[in-house]
Amino acid sequence: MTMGSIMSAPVGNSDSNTSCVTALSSYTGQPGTRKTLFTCTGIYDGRTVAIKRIQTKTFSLSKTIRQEVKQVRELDHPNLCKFIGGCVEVPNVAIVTEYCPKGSINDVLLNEEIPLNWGFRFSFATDIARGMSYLHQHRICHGRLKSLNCVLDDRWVCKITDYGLKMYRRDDGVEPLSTYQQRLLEVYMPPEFHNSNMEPSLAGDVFSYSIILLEIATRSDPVPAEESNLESAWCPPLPELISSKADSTCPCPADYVELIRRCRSHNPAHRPTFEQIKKFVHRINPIKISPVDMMMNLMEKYSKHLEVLVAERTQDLMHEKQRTDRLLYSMLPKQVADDLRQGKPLQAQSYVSATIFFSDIVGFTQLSSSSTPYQVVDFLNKLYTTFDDIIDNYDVYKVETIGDAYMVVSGVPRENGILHASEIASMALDLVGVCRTFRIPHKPNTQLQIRAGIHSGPVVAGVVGTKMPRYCLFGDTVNTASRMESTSLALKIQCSPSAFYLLEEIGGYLLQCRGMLQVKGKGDMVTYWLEGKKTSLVSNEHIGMETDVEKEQELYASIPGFWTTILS
Ligand SMILES: Nc1nc2c(ncn2[C@@H]2O[C@H](COP(=O)(O)OP(=O)(O)OP(=O)(O)O)[C@@H](O)[C@H]2O)c(=O)[nH]1
Ligand SMILES: [Mg+2]
Repeated sequence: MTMGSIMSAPVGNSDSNTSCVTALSSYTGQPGTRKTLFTCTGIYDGRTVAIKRIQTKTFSLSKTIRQEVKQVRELDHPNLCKFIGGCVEVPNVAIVTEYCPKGSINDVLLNEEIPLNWGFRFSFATDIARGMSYLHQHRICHGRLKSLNCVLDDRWVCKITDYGLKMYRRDDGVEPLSTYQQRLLEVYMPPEFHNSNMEPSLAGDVFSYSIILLEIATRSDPVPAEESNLESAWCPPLPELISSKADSTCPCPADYVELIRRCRSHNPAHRPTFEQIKKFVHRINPIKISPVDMMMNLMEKYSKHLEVLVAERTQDLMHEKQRTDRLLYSMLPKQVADDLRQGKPLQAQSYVSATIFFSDIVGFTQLSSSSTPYQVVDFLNKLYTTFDDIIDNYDVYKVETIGDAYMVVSGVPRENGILHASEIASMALDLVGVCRTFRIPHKPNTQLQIRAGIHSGPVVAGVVGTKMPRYCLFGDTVNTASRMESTSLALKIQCSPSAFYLLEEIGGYLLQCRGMLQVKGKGDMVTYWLEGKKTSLVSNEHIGMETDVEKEQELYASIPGFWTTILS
């Protein structure tokens, strides 16, 4: 048994384990109605093949049949189902052909769940015309051309099946036809055959093709359900055909209808050949590419679109992340925020030396009582936004604002030697400086006054709580810094002795001893006013004062506690 030769193999049926069955629509069952029929399949040489059984009780392998087989074996066209072989043993006489898994175009056209644009429809019409043209070139009339004999392979290429082998199939169909089958036969039958037993003709196939064109356009069953005159029921006035049931409009209805009209000519001589049909369809078809290419193009477009979409979304995500990062980093030090995000345990950290700044608005309670809450919020927001902009210029970390109090630290969370004192001092001078020109939005004539204090010392910093975690400073240094502020005066910056010593060590600041001060919880303390910075532009008066201060500093530098007393 070789492929392409007549072979004697048992024909599979739907029950046998060598065959499989494909569900297809066809026309058995209730007379006059269309019913699902299955094609028989089997496995030959490792691939699925379609097996068409010939219902005959006798079969003899005549010379004519051998010639027919020889002829069809030589046919090779992409739009013809390849003949593979046959079985000649009664009762398993069969023809084995290439199997097309997507079923017939009849199944596809009548399945409303399959969307079919005109690209697909023209592709079917073109494929059938090509296959038929090839058959006719080999002088083979199909004789049973119909949508059920046009099957689709896995790439949606339409192939003609059940062609040729006229003698081989001669005894097929001895069983009586159902009403539906009878009516179907009549639908595809050219008018010249109606009252005679003519042999199949080339022009007859063209007529049958016109019915397929109608099915393609209307997606209707060629056999009308009701018992009506076939000719008028199946063939509504042509111009109405295209627009009626077509789910997308034909791009060239007039030409398409014209092609049907010509193929349906009553006079067979007026019908075009398939070679002419091929050219005509190609000319009127605006979508020249195959459905697979069409799908590939669509998929390419789709995947490009997806790529762009993914890039856009990634960018959006990046921006969103940057926004949340900015928000997070404005609430917690970066390192702490990163550790929190990674779920690392957070431990409080102690710092040997840091400088803390506190400021408070003088007369805030009175100001609030004579303003609306919105005015207060607006004012504080404006003031602290101004402050926030200024502190960006220094190596400081804003710890928090509590009502009208503003708290800043330097040397935490990033240590900076003793520079924390000068960073805070310069910043404090800037903040107090800006208050002199700051206008309270709803009280433009009231001078804004803040009180500020700074103190240096050891602190412990850490995050407390899991809900709304906050970075807090702990230790006596915080209390003392706060006392420096609360005992300070309007538009003044009061420094503790420790801050003072550090500033003196760093140099460049104008500091004036305030004198001895009773500090709650601390006892007596000598404090200093931070007046400004020593610059080459300061007045002579100031320079003279600095020089005095410097002289005295040098004198008592070795006795820190002492020299404050002398200055006072
Ligand atoms: N999926 C698939 N179905 C096929 C194939 N060949 C035929 N069929 C379908 O099998 C069913 C039965 O086919 P046939 O026994 O040839 O009957 P028919 O095509 O209606 O009638 P004739 O060809 O005129 O005898 C029809 O629905 C065909 O469309 C194929 O290769 N693949
Ligand atoms: Mg068939």
